[in-house]
Amino acid sequence: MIELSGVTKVFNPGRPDEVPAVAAGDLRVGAGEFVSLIGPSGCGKSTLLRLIADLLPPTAGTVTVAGKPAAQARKERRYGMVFQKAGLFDWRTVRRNVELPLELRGTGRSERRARAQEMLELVGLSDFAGHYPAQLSGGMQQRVSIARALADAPPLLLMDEPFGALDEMTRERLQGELLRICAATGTTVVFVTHSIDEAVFLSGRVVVMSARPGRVTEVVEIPLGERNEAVRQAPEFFEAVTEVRRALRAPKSEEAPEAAESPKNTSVPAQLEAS
Ligand SMILES: Nc1ncnc2c1ncn2[C@@H]1O[C@H](COP(=O)(O)OP(=O)(O)OP(=O)(O)O)[C@@H](O)[C@H]1O
Repeated sequence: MIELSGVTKVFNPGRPDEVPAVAAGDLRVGAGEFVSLIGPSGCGKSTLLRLIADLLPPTAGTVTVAGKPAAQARKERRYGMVFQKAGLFDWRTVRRNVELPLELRGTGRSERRARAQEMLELVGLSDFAGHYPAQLSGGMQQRVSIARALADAPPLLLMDEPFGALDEMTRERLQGELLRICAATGTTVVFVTHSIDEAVFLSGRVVVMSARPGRVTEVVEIPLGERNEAVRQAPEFFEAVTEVRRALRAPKSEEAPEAAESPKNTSVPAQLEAS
């Protein structure tokens, strides 16, 4: 679904304020995967997501999405994006916010209505279709934002700390809802987060990045199977959290050889392969 090849990003190259933000190298995410990006603040997680979304051009390397150059994938709306702030249009009702990507695509009114209704049911907000964003809580607004991102059925969802501003209970509920929605729609997800627990609960693989310029230092496989609330209390969940924490603190390449032989992880300094 996503293929990054030799990708780097340098902001303001050749200037005194030059920032080498990302040296991600090669990265592959398969269709239907849920992959999280985690790493220290400023390591380039958002930049990497924006490179995939073609919101930024890479300094070197290539990005393909669904087998097409990222720019073409963007034109064809092959992905939806969700940010930390819901970013809804205050003057549009919930329904019309969700309809927006379909309007941009030129979809007819009745089809738009039906699709928006379907998406709002998926996120549990069908009773709020006629409300305005200001009449909703932060968690509800974020669910509208997810419904909007999914409205024209993109095969890929790019999410940048979408639950970062929410309280813990709402966050956990939305995590469960997101997994349910993705399972129902077969959507591939790349998810940026600061939370190890969140990354572990949601993901099949957690991509751990080093401090700037952000490199993929390790990819931790999360062998938790089907997720439900009980998983959060399972010993395997805590083991995986510990594994990701260790990877963040001490990338494998810097460890003693015997410690680097754990079968749980794939140490991939510059390459992330699809499972
Ligand atoms: N438009 C820009 N111009 C110049 N530098 C930038 C720009 N955008 C990001 N950067 C720099 O690139 C680096 C990576 O930023 P990015 O936002 O991708 O990190 P992040 O890992 O998402 O951070 P955080 O976890 O704090 O959100 C930072 O040093 C940032 O200052």
